[in-house]
Amino acid sequence: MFSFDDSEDPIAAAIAPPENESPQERQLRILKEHTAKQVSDGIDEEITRERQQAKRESKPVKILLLGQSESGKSTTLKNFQLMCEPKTFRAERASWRAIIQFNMIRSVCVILDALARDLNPTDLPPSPHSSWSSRDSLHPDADLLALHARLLPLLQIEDVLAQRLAGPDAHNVPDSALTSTHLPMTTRRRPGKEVAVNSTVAWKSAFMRKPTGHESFDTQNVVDWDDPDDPGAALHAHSDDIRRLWGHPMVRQILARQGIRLQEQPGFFLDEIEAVTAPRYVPTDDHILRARLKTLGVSEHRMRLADPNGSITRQFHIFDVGGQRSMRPKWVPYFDDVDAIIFLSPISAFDQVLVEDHRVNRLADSLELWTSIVSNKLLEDTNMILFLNKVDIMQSKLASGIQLVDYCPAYGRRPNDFDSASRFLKKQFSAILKQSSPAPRIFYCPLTNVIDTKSTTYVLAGIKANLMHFNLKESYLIM
Ligand SMILES: Nc1nc2c(ncn2[C@@H]2O[C@H](COP(=O)(O)OP(=O)(O)OP(=O)(O)O)[C@@H](O)[C@H]2O)c(=O)[nH]1
Ligand SMILES: [Mg+2]
Repeated sequence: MFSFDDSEDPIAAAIAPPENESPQERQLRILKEHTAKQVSDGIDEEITRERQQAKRESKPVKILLLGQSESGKSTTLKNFQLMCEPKTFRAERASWRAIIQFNMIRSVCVILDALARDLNPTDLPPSPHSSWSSRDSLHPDADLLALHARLLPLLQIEDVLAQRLAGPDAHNVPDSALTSTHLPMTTRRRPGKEVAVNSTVAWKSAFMRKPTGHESFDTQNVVDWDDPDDPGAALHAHSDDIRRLWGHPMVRQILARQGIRLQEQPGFFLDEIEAVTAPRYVPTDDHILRARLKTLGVSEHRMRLADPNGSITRQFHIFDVGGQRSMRPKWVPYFDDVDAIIFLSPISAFDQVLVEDHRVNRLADSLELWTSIVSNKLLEDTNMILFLNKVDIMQSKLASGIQLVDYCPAYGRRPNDFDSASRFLKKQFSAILKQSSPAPRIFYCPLTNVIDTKSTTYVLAGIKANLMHFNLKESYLIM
């Protein structure tokens, strides 16, 4: 068997204590060795820390955008793109142009439906927004009847656009619009569905053409201005009638009586008729942020973000999800290894119901969804950022006299102003987080209006900087 004699080992011999060492010399030697070991351990620790830091920094930052449908997730993503990749964002203007035109036609169709409902209430399902009764119809005048008849062709354009944009997702196309030349005001028409996309590619090319040879990717070059299906020409031809319809006092009355607050609905562009119906219309950044296109499934967006002086860059992977109830089970596979969740709650929706289930209040649904997210075991250590969103609409609703307590009895006798309401809602959400968190966790809760790029860029820049350096703990509230 192999044996090892210490006395023959040169290293052991070199570090062995000297012969005839005095007790003082021994003490001094032990002290020196101890100090040297401390220094060496410190260096090792520093190396390990640096390695871990480098590993974390090479790992992409993963962010999930969550929240119910129409909460503002895709709009927040657009803000990230506008902030970090403005050229790519603007290169897609041509695609958004068709969405905005579609949004405008939808608003016109909502009005046409409301007029038809007013005249013949049994023909159309009641508006989900009101308890309006058919007994007190206003009976549109001859001028309005003529406008309605002239605008009916827009229903077909809505269908054509929806089919082009939905591409292979044909099941998202609105139910076809039936028109009658004899009885235009009693037209039976089931309300159209929204267009939704689950691909970032298909719908974007629906109305685009590839620039040829020397042409740049400028919007003027990528829009196919000669496309016979392009709704630009038809919209331009109907521009005056749309303006007259929206400006008609009886239309405002009919909408109000049916509880339809069109200005607050997503994709509202009737305050920009002239711009959107212009012959060679190109959307602005603001228009793109206000455009409404429902998301299906989950889409991943990768971008490299830099800190303000450009010295550090990190890869960010941002996941945008569809928020309707049927889409929510699809979120779970993405919960692994998430750095931060940006959860959007559209607090202005306190007086609305879910499109997918008219029995459910949207604020109640948002609180329930928040509860399920923050109590999910997979997300126990995830940083939670909560956007209390659509504060602009919330402000105008409260100012118009809509009472929060009517929809949320727990609000009690508090004043019906924005400060009190937003403070109350913030407390509700943070109490849920606290109850559901076994260990303290980071919580940041700004009041947002994500169609306002200036304020949103400020909020997102803070989040970006903190996630880049992994120091959320230092800047955000720890619950
Ligand atoms: N006025 C106002 N409109 C907003 C705000 N945030 C979003 N919107 C609009 O609300 C609509 C819906 O926003 P999206 O970002 O598409 O909603 P989403 O959460 O992605 O919805 P899904 O894709 O269906 O899950 C869009 O037309 C936005 O422009 C806001 O703070 N204020
Ligand atoms: Mg979306």
